[in-house]
Amino acid sequence: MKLYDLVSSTQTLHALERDVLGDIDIHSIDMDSRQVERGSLFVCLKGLTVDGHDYVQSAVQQGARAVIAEKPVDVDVPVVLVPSTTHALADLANAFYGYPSQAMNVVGVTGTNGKTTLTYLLDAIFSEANQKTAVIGTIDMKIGDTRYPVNNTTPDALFLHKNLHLMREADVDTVIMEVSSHALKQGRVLGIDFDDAVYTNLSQDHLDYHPHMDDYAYAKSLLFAQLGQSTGHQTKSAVINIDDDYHEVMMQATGQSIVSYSLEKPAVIHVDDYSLSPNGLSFDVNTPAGIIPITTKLSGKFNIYNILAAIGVAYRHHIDLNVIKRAIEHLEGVPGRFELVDADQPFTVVVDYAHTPDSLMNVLQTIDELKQGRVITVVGCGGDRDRSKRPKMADAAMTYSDEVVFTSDNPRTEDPHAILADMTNHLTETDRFDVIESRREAIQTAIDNAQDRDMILIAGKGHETYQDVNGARYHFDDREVARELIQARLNN
Ligand SMILES: CC(=O)N[C@H]1[C@@H](OP(=O)(O)OP(=O)(O)OC[C@H]2O[C@@H](n3ccc(=O)[nH]c3=O)[C@H](O)[C@@H]2O)O[C@H](CO)[C@@H](O)[C@@H]1O[C@H](C)C(=O)N[C@@H](C)C(=O)N[C@H](CCC(=O)O)C(=O)O
Ligand SMILES: Nc1ncnc2c1ncn2[C@@H]1O[C@H](COP(=O)(O)OP(=O)(O)OP(=O)(O)O)[C@@H](O)[C@H]1O
Ligand SMILES: N[C@H](CCC[C@H](N)C(=O)O)C(=O)O
Ligand SMILES: [Mg+2]
Repeated sequence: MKLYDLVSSTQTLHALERDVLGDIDIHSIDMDSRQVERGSLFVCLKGLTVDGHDYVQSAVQQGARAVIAEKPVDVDVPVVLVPSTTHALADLANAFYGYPSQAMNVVGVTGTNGKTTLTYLLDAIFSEANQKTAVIGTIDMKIGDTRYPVNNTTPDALFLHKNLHLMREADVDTVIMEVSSHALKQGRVLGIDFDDAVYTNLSQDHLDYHPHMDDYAYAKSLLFAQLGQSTGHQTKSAVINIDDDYHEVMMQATGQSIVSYSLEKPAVIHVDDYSLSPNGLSFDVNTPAGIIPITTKLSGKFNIYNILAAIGVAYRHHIDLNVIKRAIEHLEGVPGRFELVDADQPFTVVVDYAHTPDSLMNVLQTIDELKQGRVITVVGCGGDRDRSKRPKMADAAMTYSDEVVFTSDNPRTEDPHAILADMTNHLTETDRFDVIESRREAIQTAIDNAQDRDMILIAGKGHETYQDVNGARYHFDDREVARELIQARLNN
């Protein structure tokens, strides 16, 4: 493709003159000098760690034919200067791949907790409605039945437009994606034509990255501001949890129609009453199209919210109520979210991805309602992340557990003992908790101490199959370790 034609077809760079761009053929777009292919257009991005402008020579040596930059760089290929390479990258990638998101139904899900769970619910519903689906999120990317690994919950703009193109080629009808606040602030989803934007909730997380909660909320609201911007169509919807304190920030960001959902107030999608049992939940969902009686294997009041959000989107797309009901009832669960490890032991072991104060409290409140014996919690906090959530997570664990084993999560570049000190320094009830840095030994202690009918919660890593220590990833899976240690105890 000629660079001039590519640039002409973008939404923001199209005014550039042909003589500025020359007669250059472009075969790909790259943002990482280490991945540049011959004939590519290299876009210099200023990152949080390094500045892509510093890698421009290496990109050109590897075969980049032109460069998009924010400041002059010394190379002997054409350089186009733009005010924001972040915006330019998204715009160019979107144009290069032919605006793929406009050809499909794209649902974006944002909020602190519940995004992955909601993508699984929506995938089940749209699939049950005979649509071909794709999902991008924390666990992986799925196109039809094929799964691919991802580095981020919401990958960069280049990855996204490229893969949206592959999804369109694969005849995908509906794409369901998690949209993180990092992605929104870093412009990773710019140019995506979302049809629905869903808001789950906001509670403390990522205050290492966002200076305060209002910045975090503002970042989330960008998804709603983006709704309908690409095409200007008034057929988009914001599906919003109006029980959440920040819901108005999201509502005010969009001019599109709102589908509200609630457990506490009058809303388009609402539930008046529910029952919680060891086998899941049952409740009636009121929608303008009728009532949907739901029974589900998902546990916890918070999952009612996730289901209401999913129904909000499905209702908006006129999916048959029986189809919605069937899909939700058939969903067995989400990997690493309230996942039971059952090796016929006389106590219960739950692995859950709760890694924020709010999610940990929610999952422990659920356990509190279901428990038949004592509660033992194994939990840690990730390194290089929000330090101020550490004592709060420890408090949540102590409030709802009889015994807590504080341990490592992903220490990353931090000293695990320092993370554990941040969690536990303020705690006084020393007879109710242990600090055991090795996660395996911590799980072992919980399993050794469990009595009949007790419940063990292993929180924080859910589906993760590694531990990140100083940039090296070692295989570690809470579910595997728990199963192995339970079996060892049963065989002794
Ligand atoms: C803190 C953060 O968000 N970092 C993200 C950011 O990386 P960065 O700014 O450090 O990038 P950088 O290394 O400085 O590189 C800048 C530019 O130079 C280029 N470069 C770099 C080196 C080189 O040799 N050559 C070169 O060209 C890079 O390709 C890039 O274009 O941009 C990258 C590309 O989009 C992301 O992969 C990366 O996510 C890292 C891995 C990360 O851990 N992010 C987490 C915090 C995150 O984003 N999490 C959210 C989920 C959060 C949640 O809701 O729970 C997510 O969406 O995953
Ligand atoms: N709607 C909800 N409200 C509060 N907590 C929830 C909700 N849904 C799930 N949780 C809790 O949060 C944990 C993470 O859930 P999930 O993975 O669905 O969220 P997420 O938003 O995708 O998280 P991440 O930002 O890490 O990708 C679950 O294991 C559960 O403990
Ligand atoms: N998306 C979240 C996941 C945290 C999971 C937890 N296991 C940790 O490593 O802190 C983050 O990157 O902050
Ligand atoms: Mg997620």
